[in-house]
Amino acid sequence: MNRDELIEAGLEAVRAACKVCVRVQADLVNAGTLEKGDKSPVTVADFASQAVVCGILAERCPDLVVVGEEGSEELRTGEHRDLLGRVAVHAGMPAEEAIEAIDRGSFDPATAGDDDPRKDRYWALDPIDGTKGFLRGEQYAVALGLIEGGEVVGGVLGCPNLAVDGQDEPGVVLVAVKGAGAYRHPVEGTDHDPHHGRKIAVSERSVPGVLRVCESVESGHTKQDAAAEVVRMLGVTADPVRMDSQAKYAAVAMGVADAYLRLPTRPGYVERIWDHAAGVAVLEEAGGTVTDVDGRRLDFSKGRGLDNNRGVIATNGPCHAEVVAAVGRALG
Ligand SMILES: Nc1ncnc2c1ncn2[C@@H]1O[C@H](COP(=O)(O)O)[C@@H](OP(=O)(O)O)[C@H]1O
Ligand SMILES: [Mg+2]
Repeated sequence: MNRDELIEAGLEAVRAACKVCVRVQADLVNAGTLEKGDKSPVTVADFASQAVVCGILAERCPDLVVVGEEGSEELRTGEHRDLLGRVAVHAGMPAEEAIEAIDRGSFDPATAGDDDPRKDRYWALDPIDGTKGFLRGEQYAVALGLIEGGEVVGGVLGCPNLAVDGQDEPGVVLVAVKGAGAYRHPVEGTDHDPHHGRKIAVSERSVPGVLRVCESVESGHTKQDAAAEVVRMLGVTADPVRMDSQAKYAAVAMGVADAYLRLPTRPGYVERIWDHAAGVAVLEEAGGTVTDVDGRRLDFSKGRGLDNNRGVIATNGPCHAEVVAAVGRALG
């Protein structure tokens, strides 16, 4: 299959998973679960989303494996055993099938043998990125990246709660194939041709003082005090806008933000490929630039982690060098 066909399958899969997540999040808000502090809905949605994505991909492109965030062990024998029934219901498949689908996402390229052909091309999947945002009823994403020869060559980024100009209801799925631009599609819809959407592009802002910067809501995921210093150095008066998940990549890709800062909170934390692959695909094809805090390209060839990188800086492009320099000064 060529990349267009793969991303078409990916769009169908991510849309289906987004619908599952929207339903579970609505139940969660209605049931008052947020107040009760019950985290099981996100766990159910996470596993159901991975089952749905992997199930559709298994049918459409059986040769490709998935590097997914979840494995079925906890559902089969671990602490989430009691949730399997709900996962199956939301995924719309029998429990055994859900487990099989989820386990299609447990590939680890780093431990596969040198001559294992599955290493050449695979998906990276985060079935619900921004679990904390999902639980708060805020932003989250279903993120699917396509990796070939250790490089991101396409992606599908579903953001069911992201407000989009000109749309009455929130929600968008961004899609990119390397070299062919980035497009936005509605979450609903049956035309999965990646190029049939509306073309998106980053902003052209290059004057540092007017940059719109975004970062994680969670202070454990990014060094917020250092980011505040960065925006001060750039002459920006507004504080960074806080948003969960790869919706931040989407905001920069659609030109409603200019930079996304993810500054390491502690040495040794390795970013996971599924937290970035789809976002990088979409943002780069929308004209943006992504590096780590040292200005190096993200290296997706190391398996499940971005072992060769520290943090992430994603921008519209024109302001990238200045932002990287300011981050360098802020981090010391
Ligand atoms: N110390 C840390 N530094 C950076 N990212 C972290 C982190 N601990 C967890 N994360 C990742 O941050 C992701 C959420 O990012 P954000 O804060 O931008 O919404 C989580 O994904 P999940 O929500 O899929 O678990 C998780 O993988
Ligand atoms: Mg994640």
